[in-house]
Amino acid sequence: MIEFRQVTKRYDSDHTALAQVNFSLNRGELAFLTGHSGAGKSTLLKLIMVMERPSAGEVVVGGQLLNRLPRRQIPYIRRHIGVVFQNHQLLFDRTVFDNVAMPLEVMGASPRDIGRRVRAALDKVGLLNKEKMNPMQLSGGEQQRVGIARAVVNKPPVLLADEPTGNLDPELSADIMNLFTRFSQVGVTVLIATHDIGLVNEMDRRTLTLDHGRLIAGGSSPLQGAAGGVSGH
Ligand SMILES: Nc1ncnc2c1ncn2[C@@H]1O[C@H](COP(=O)(O)OP(=O)(O)OP(=O)(O)O)[C@@H](O)[C@H]1O
Repeated sequence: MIEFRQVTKRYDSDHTALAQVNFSLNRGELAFLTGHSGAGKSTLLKLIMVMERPSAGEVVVGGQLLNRLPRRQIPYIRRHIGVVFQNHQLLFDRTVFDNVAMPLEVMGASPRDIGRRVRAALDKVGLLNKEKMNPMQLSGGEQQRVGIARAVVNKPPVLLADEPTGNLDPELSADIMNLFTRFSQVGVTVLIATHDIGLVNEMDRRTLTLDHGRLIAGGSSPLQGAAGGVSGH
């Protein structure tokens, strides 16, 4: 579902944010992405979202090579990728329902469809009874769950999360992780960038570890069948 082949990203000539990264994640796989600050985690997620393009190598999502994807097709690809952020980026002048409905409105879905799908998403995260509330009235954990409902409302095959439990206590973090696990069980490919090593250890899942832009653990090379040690084509 997600494949990186020898991916290098340079923001400027003397600074390499990602170096020859190889890995692939299957449909329904849940994996963590860890590494020190500045290791390249956000850069890797941005390449999947086509917010950045690789300097070398290939990024493939859902069988589609993203490198030379025409600009006009980027919104179409993004619809297939749900994203959850640490600060959940909710709008506080709209209800919970309207926040979750946003991606469907952008796609031009009918009001009836929007109602059905927003309620299905809120039900999945256990917030069906809070649809009329303002996100400001909710706890931090509930706000994060609204962000997750919005990320999955159009049933994307890929779900990316950038520090989704950053502000939450361990119990709430475990709730959020259970949600991600359930999405992966129904076939969603989930990649979670986090600094929270305690959480990663507790979950005991595949973990991609970046160190100064190099993938030092958890990777696999579709070309070589082994991690690391690959020097160019
Ligand atoms: N737009 C940009 N222009 C120039 N350099 C950048 C840009 N974005 C990131 N970088 C650099 O690329 C490297 C990797 O950054 P990135 O944000 O991917 O790391 P990270 O692992 O997500 O860090 P953090 O955990 O602190 O968010 C860093 O050295 C960073 O300064």
